[in-house]
Amino acid sequence: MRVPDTFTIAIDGPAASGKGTLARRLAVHYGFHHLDTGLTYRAVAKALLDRGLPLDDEEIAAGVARNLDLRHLDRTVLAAHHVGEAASKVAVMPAVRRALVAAQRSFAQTLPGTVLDGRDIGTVVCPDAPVKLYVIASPEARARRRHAEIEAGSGKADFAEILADLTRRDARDMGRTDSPLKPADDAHLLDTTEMDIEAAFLAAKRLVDEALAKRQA
Ligand SMILES: Nc1ncnc2c1ncn2[C@@H]1O[C@H](COP(=O)(O)OP(=O)(O)O)[C@@H](O)[C@H]1O
Ligand SMILES: Nc1ccn([C@@H]2O[C@H](COP(=O)(O)OP(=O)(O)O)[C@@H](O)[C@H]2O)c(=O)n1
Repeated sequence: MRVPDTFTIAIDGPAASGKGTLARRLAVHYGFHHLDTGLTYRAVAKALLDRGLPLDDEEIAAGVARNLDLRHLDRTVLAAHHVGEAASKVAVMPAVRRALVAAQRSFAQTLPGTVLDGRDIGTVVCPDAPVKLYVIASPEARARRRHAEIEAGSGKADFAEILADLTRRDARDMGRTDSPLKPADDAHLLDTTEMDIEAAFLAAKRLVDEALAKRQA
């Protein structure tokens, strides 16, 4: 069922650009529901890894994707660096994407206010979203952020390895045939390389406020 007055904020961008942080802040600020769609791909990858199943069998992976419950996505368990890497491998498979996109769309279409972040929200999942943000930052800034995040949590991390992993994942996400990572034609570009979290939030809020005002006019 589609709620007549739905409003979706679509946020896309590469790994560690700050889209999740931004999405959570915006959701709290506007009282919207948030879906981190990266967690859905991570959950499929983790289920396969945990069961010792291959990451490149489309039928098996799609079966897992079709049975995924969006209400039970545990960010702490799914955040591990190697799960992100595995997620980008299952994310190239069209049958997996079809199953997950259907669930993500239904989230956006049945709740009045939503924020979704991922790689294809503005282009595929919610192409009619009234406001789309494409968040980027230099690879070095993103690797620094991920490195700091890992060191603050579980322990040691190698900066050069993280930078190499992010670069490889960018290439896989941008180079795949189905729903590659790219800005929607009507997306606002937000480069957070020189912005702290607060500055990025304020820049995004200004764009969302403009879209809300347009909707109400
Ligand atoms: N503008 C920013 N400046 C500095 N650090 C940031 C900024 N935005 C996010 N971070 C930090 O960078 C890390 C990755 O951010 P996250 O929102 O998880 O990125 P993404 O969802 O794009 O992978 C987190 O530790 C977060 O606190
Ligand atoms: N909408 C989405 C979200 C994630 N993904 C895939 O899932 C992987 C993990 O996404 P994520 O958003 O959790 O990754 P981070 O940016 O948090 O590192 C990405 O590298 C993509 O391959 C996707 O293909 N489409």
